[in-house]
Amino acid sequence: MSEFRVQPIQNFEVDLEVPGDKSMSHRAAMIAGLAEGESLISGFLPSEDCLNTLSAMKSCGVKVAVEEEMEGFGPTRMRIAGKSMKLDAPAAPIDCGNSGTGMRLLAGMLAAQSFESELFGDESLSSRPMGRIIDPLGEMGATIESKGAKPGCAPIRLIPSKMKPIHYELPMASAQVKSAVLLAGLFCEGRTTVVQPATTRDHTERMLEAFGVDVGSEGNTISIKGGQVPQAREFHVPGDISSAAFWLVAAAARPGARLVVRRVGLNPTRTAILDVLERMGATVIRRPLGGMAGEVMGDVEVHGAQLHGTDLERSEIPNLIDEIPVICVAAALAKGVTRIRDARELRVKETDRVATTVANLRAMGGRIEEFEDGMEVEGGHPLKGAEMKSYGDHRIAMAFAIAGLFAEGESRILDTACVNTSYPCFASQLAAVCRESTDPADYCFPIRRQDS
Ligand SMILES: O=C(O)C1=C[C@@H](OP(=O)(O)O)[C@@H](O)[C@H](O)C1
Ligand SMILES: C=C(OP(=O)(O)O)C(=O)O
Repeated sequence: MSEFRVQPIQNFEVDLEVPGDKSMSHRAAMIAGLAEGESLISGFLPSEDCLNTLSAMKSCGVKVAVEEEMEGFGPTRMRIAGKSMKLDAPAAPIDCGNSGTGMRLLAGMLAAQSFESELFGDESLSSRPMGRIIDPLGEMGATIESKGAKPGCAPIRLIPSKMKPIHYELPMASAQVKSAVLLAGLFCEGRTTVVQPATTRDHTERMLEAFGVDVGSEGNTISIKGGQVPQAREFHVPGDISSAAFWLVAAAARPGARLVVRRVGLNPTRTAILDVLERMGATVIRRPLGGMAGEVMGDVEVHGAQLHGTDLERSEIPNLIDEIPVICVAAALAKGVTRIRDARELRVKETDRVATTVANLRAMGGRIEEFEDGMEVEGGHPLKGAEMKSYGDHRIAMAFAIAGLFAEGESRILDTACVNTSYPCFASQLAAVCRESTDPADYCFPIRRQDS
């Protein structure tokens, strides 16, 4: 079983790029697969989650010609021949692996088809709530059966039904639920409207627009008229800011450290981590490189400092939800208290991330109090190296590898294969950080052209 062994480091002077954005890669595979014509997708994230979504689209008849791949992982650049909204029936149940995004967005797309399909996932995904998409899709007329051992959980069977548009007020701030309803709405006659209680990542809206679909967006109300066919195009996926977050914290919390992350996504619904680290005392310089296909990409430079605690704003939570485990690491290294509340969504991720973050931070000697909807970290207590479980959760594995860089003595994080769900090549970049390498070449991930 793979594990990370991390020793404390003294210097951090790193210039790197992270692999493509996970949220955008799922959507690029789906929207290009639905489009009319051939799309060229580059910067695609070849992580297990996104590769499962790509396979799901292939099993619905979408043809993919790979042009480049990340060695040892999978495609980064490919041509996707869209099906003009006419998907084929998959021959077998679709494996969504560990991915909530994959399952929920595919469910939205597949609920509206004239064929039956089934979605399943691993143990973690089979215990995550699917009622949140079964309910609105059911209101639209879909027939979805949960076949899970746990009520309302995967596997889910989608039975062909005539669907109609709805006006839906999301009960929770979830981009996955919003996207599932919007994608289903694309197949309905009439206008589907979703109202979100807070702004969540808006990649679905931006990407549909980039593919020529008219999406109505006014504040937190988003609507889509069914029957529109996305038009193929080129789309470059920028680096994933949620992956960059691990290095952002590694730099921000170390006085004298310097980090440059190149070509990372800077969509404003994803950059709350930068605001938080800045508020905690780090210097964060954003250098936007301009927009492409509705998204924003840029370089980010961070200079580390002695951090101090902060309160996360309620409205910030959806825009940094996946970064909270590593923000807790920053909080433990900061002076004073960091309060993170209104974050009960953490409890229904790959693990209950309130519980797993609290368990690991305490194992390292950190002070953290658990609440039903979040946590409070009292920083400034030295972290000690410890043996910790990943609990099979990629974000927990990576967050505590970063904590290990600041601890006294060696830290071991067990069962780390899960990092491949979102961050192939994390292990090799971590190894370069542990060697205190300042050579950008040591942080590159090898990309190979398919024909060479
Ligand atoms: O739409 C997306 O791509 C995602 C939305 C978030 O989940 P929720 O929609 O459950 O908040 C996030 O945690 C997940 O990693 C990716
Ligand atoms: C919660 C996550 O992903 P998903 O919901 O797609 O499994 C994540 O990547 O942290």
